Amino acid sequence: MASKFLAAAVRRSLSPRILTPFRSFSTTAAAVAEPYDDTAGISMKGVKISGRPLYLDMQATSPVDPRVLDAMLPYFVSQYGNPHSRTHLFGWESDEAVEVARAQVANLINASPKEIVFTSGATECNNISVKGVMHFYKEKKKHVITTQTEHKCVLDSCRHLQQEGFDVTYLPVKPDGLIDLDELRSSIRPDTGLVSVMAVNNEIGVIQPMEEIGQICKEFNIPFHTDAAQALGKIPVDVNKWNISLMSLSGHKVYGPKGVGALYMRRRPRIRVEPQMNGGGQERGIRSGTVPTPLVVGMGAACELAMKEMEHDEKWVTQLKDRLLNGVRSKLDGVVVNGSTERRYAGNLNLSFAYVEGESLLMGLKEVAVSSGSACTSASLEPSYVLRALGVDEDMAHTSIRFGIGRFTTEEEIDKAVELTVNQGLTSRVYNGHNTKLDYLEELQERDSLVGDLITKTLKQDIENHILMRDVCL
Ligand SMILES: Cc1ncc(COP(=O)(O)O)c(C=O)c1O
Ligand code: FES
Repeated sequence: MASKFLAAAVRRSLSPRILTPFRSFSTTAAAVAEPYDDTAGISMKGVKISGRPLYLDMQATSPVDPRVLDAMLPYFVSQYGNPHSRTHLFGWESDEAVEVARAQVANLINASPKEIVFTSGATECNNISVKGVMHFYKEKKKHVITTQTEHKCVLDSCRHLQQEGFDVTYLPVKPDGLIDLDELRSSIRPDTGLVSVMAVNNEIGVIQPMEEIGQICKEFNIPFHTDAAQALGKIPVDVNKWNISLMSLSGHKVYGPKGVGALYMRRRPRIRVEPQMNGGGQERGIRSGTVPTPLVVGMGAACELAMKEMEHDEKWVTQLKDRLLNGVRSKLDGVVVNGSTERRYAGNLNLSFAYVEGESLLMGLKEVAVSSGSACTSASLEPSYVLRALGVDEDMAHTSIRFGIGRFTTEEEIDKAVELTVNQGLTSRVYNGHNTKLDYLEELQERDSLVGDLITKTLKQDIENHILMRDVCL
């Protein structure tokens, strides 16, 4: 079905002039859209899995909506002009497409198209915002306020500023993951040049009180930057309601392509930044470099779709989240939602499992593509700094799993995830208290009536995976 759609999209977008030489291309695009045959099982990075895992990691990235791809394709193969070429049709048509996309992005956040700068993604936007503002106003302002639970690229930009002599306050968060507004107020100084607080947290999905933070910033006349990579297209975003000066956006979190983002920069009152990239002066000198027309068109199309479908998406995702949470909780006790249950984006369900052995839970869940705050999945071998900031204890942080649900997630996928999580939760729980899983397996074989088929079936494969995984990790 998807492949037919794509093949048709490719065909439609290719002019008859170039269809013949590129005929093989439509076949390639169709093949890419169809997952490869996985019936034989997969072995990657030392881990064997019986088939392609189901994808519940929408905060890491989302698939490109086929309608977005449809919009992008002509700008790869037929309308491929440089949008900055001023002397011919190829340039003009690309430029027009970029401007349409700029308006589509602006519309979704209630901004003017003149306030949108295209970048390579939210990481770049965050770098420009945090370092760019402070560098521009460095004679007068030396202090930044942010939170302990920001994305790494904001935290790293702040650390960089500290090395240059700036001061940074990293606000703690309450156990629900939200900042304390009084604490924000009391940390403001006469030389505070920027407040940077993300809208929706990527790990736990909590939504910060944006309007209230914006009001405080207005009162003290401090620019307010927000990383809204996880908020765009998921919750209503309004730069005026929130009193935003700068906002970071990303294409690939909202069913658009990877490698493109947009930075909102307020014009009245005007916010100024020092550019991070020097060159041809594109994007009003803020971001030199040829604007990648197909990617930008994709981001614009994704925003337009989000504008139309956000309400529907939200209902769908909420329904699936409830199905997942209720399904898991009906069979497992001690399941805790990390972060506020009231102020959160429904598509991010971050759970921890009491009485469960963390490594074993994760290693047994290889058939579901999820993220985890556990130490053994992190490059630093430290549990998630976000969960630590919430005060989640080590054991619970070790068992945390982020289920990321999206527009294309199905009920069948959720049911499968529930089944696998429950089975693995039970398996990992009974293993608790034994030195190794192998010890437990031996004991199990002697008392096979106790936990039944469920465990014996999965345990052997699970042990193999974990041993292999441990070798990769250590
Ligand atoms: C909150 C947040 N900020 C920034 C980023 C980085 O976005 P990009 O991949 O577009 O650079 C991400 C994605 O990982 C994110 O979730
Ligand atoms: S997988 Fe268990 S320590 Fe890495």
